[in-house]
Amino acid sequence: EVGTIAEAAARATAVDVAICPPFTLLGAAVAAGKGLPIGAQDCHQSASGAHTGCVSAQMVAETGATLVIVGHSERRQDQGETDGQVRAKAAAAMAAGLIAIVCVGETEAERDSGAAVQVVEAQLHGSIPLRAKASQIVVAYEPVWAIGTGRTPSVFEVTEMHAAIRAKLTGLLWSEGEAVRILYGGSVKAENARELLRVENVDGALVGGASLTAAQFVPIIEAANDLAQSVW
Ligand SMILES: O=C[C@H](O)COP(=O)(O)O
Repeated sequence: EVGTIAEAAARATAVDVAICPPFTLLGAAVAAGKGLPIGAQDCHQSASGAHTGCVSAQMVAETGATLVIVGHSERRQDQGETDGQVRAKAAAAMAAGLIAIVCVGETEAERDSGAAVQVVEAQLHGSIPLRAKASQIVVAYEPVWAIGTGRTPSVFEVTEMHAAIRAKLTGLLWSEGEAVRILYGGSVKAENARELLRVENVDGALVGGASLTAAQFVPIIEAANDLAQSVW
């Protein structure tokens, strides 16, 4: 699958494509990708030390990977990761020369209570390393209730949230914040990719289930490429 996706990515010259497999597949994905950027799904927050079973950012980099996802909601929930830990992981990634994809997103209860924007702003405040450059971090907005559920926020909700994220990033990182890529994630499929990617301040997608097969993922790459070409 990685080889097929890499070929599609090479044809899609207007967009950047990466694959983030589990740790055990990083080396194989780097080899099969033939230049396709590969990322990990987590790293430890410490550069070194005795942390049996954990993988440092440097170890990720040594596989040939160039990115790492940090603060995915499943890690925040399952491992109890805090904003402070996520920020430390992002900083460790940056120090190892990796691009950190920092995930944020509200739960369904938080959205229902009207607190979604405040929750995400607080996550950004705690999770983004200060002095990060736009070339070092990417932010992924992933509403927890949209992950793997087939449900997505409305265009209005995505527009509102991504504008708030842009404003917060600009407040935290000044001009760098204007250039940080903001991805939308949560039940992105070929059928809804165009609508979501057209939203202002949506600079790309973090795709989960639909990235598992080339048959589902390649049409999303092509949709993003068509849109990017029509914009430029
Ligand atoms: O990391 C990926 C996200 O959690 C989105 O997953 P999904 O596209 O299966 O909803």
